[in-house]
Amino acid sequence: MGAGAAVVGSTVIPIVNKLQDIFAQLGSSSTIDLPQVAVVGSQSSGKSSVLEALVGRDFLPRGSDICTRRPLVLQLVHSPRRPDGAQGDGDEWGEFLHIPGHRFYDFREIRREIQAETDKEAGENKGVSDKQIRLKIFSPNVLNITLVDLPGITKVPVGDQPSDIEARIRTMILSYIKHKTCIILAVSPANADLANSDALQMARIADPDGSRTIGVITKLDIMDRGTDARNFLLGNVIPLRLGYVGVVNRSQQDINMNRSIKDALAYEESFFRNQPVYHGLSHCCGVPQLAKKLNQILVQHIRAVLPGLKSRVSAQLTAVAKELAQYGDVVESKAGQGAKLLNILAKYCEAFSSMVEGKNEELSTAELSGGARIHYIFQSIFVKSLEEVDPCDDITDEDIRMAIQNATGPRSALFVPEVPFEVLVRRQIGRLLDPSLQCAKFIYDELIKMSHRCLANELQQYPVLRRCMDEVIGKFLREGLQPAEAMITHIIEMEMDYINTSHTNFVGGSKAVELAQQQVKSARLAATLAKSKEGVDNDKLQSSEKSLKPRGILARTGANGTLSDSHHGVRPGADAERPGSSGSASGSIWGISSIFGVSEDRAPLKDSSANKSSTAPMNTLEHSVSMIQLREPPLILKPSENQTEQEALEIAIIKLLLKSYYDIVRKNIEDSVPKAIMHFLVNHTKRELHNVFITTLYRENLFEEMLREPDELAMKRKRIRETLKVLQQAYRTLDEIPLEAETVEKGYTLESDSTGLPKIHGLPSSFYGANDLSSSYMASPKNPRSKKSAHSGEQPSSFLHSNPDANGLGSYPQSIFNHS
Ligand SMILES: Nc1nc2c(ncn2[C@@H]2O[C@H](COP(=O)(O)OP(=O)(O)OP(=O)(O)O)[C@@H](O)[C@H]2O)c(=O)[nH]1
Repeated sequence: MGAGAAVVGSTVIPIVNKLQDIFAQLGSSSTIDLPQVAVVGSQSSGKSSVLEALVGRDFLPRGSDICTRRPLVLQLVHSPRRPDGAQGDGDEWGEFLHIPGHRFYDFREIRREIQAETDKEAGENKGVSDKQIRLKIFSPNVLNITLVDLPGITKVPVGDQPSDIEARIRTMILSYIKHKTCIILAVSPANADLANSDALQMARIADPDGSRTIGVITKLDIMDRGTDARNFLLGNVIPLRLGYVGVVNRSQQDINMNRSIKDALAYEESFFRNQPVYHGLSHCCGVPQLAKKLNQILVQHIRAVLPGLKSRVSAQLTAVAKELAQYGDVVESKAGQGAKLLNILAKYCEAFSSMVEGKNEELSTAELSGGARIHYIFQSIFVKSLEEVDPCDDITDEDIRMAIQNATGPRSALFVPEVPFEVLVRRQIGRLLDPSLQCAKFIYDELIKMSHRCLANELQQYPVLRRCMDEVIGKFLREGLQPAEAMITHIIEMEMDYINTSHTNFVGGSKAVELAQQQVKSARLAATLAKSKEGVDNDKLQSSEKSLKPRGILARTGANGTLSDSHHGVRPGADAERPGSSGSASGSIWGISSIFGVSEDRAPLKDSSANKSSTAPMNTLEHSVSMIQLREPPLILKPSENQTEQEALEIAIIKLLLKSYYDIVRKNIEDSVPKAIMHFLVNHTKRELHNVFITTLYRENLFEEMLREPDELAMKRKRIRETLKVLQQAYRTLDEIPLEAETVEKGYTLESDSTGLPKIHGLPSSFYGANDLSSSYMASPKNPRSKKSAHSGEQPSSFLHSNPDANGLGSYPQSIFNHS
């Protein structure tokens, strides 16, 4: 499109294409929103001609009569060249919104369709409609930009035009040019008085400071002989910030003769060359200059969007680089692989220790983790569970009675023996083994869980290594569990093996007896009260209490319930006197033997008592006349059903002793089991894990295998690398763009100021931001900087003056604004 013509924005196409590529690579659907360009002016001023010249193709209806009767929104769409590289009509086509999918390759057809569509909506008799015609032109040679051809301002209604046609058209035009991003091409014919220019007047309304209005003066070729537009072009008549461009379009005759745009441009060029009056005004003469002015604005616009784009690319660059760093580099050399493996193993062990210590960087605030869980298991599960156990809860009074009776053997025991206490307390201590082992198992499980959490992300990359490490640590922890369990078993066995009744915290025999007596007494009292309520004689109870008291606490009743009087009160004294006895009856430390007595002393007594009950009846039997048959002893023998008072007392004593001793053991276990687990399992793992890893996994022949990555990961890394490359390229491109823009300007109106920065004529900073390069163009001529930077020497400084009221548009003749 527009070969040889000054197609609007053509010089910035490569830049914009690059930027669009960057947008595409960023996965963004957004594009650079270039400003819209709208042509305004009075009827037949040459608006369509100007637009056509800028686009470089003939496709708009033009004529001496009213032609543009509906706004034509023309979207130029940059489309890729055909793959065969062939240039030609096939590369460029038009599509109307109202005929979707239909491609117009013949541009004369497009013109005919515009005319037909205009007639359809606005009638054939000069009617005007504000309903848009939307046309897209696809070409590899265009910039993505939107141009708007608007109906011309007309004063006198003709044909089907309503009486308020002028107001309607003005309103329609304003609705387009009021937008701040719209560049206004205010087209005024040179053969009419510029001071009465409708275009400039409309533009002034929409753009009071003239920051986005370019004055276009057409028909320079048909001015009155002896007149010229030099003063207009120089802005001497009506100053305009962005200045004026004078053009010579095709005349009606040229149109009729189908003169090409190329020829028209050549003619325009020769016209200005042959008109001495325009010599020295080359920067504001000709369609190519108008295209350049627009290009400059587009370049400025692009520059304004660059920082935002740059920061987006930079943010994405950082994110992608970070992601790539996570995957690391592929290490090829053995030495590199070895170092990598060592590094991973060390990092893993460090992470494991940190997790146990609670120094993990990613400390959770949502739940307990790592070492805190270990502490919880020890204190809130293990210790708490042990504390809650009542050592007597699974021993019934019957059990105790049975144990006592079994312990005394065939004799009828006189004193409470220590054997049942030891048997029972051992049994209870034995119960502590299971929870202790379970606690070790819990901690083992925790360590396994922690091991899985260590470097979870990093090791995703190396599944083989992860698996091997899991195996090693699993085996190592299992091996660590064994000594921990063995130690725990030992601890419990030690406790069971020696019942240290001399322990300072042990209740002691005498105290236990005392307490038991109180207990039994109060129990009895409670029972008596209950009985008295039921009308039972109190005396009976008193006598029974009397009978109990003198017997002393350690004497046992006979099988028939009577007391073995000869022994009551003897034992404690006797034991206390015995050499080597562990304590005295009154002492706070009172050993079990001293409470219950020792069997040797008791043996003869017991024997005699046993003899009485077993041998005597046999002798009698021999002499009896008739045989008295004994009932067979049952297979399973249980103590007599009724518990005697003495038995109750003994049971109470045993229970007290049990509880007291169990408490001591429990405290030991609560303390030493966690210590054993920490020593043999947790800390051992912390200390030795690294060594174990090195010995088992750090083998040169395994490096390759250990560090093998899954295929998809390699692909992912490749993709990320590519993305990173693209982004880096995009970033460089963005960095280079200002320079390229400079190149774009070169040979046109670009200058450099003392800083070496490029300067573009007539572009106000207000349009694109104050820190834009163009801001210096706004300097007052009084400002020394402006002398260097403003524009080519031919332009008067007032042309670019920053204060329109002082030197710019403020000097518009007021009369032209009276209209509105
Ligand atoms: N000689 C000469 N004729 C021109 C020039 N520009 C436009 N014309 C002629 O002026 C007439 C109007 O031109 P258009 O381009 O249709 O003007 P327009 O402003 O689009 O007209 P409407 O859309 O009808 O308002 C046509 O016959 C053009 O050939 C020029 O620079 N020189």
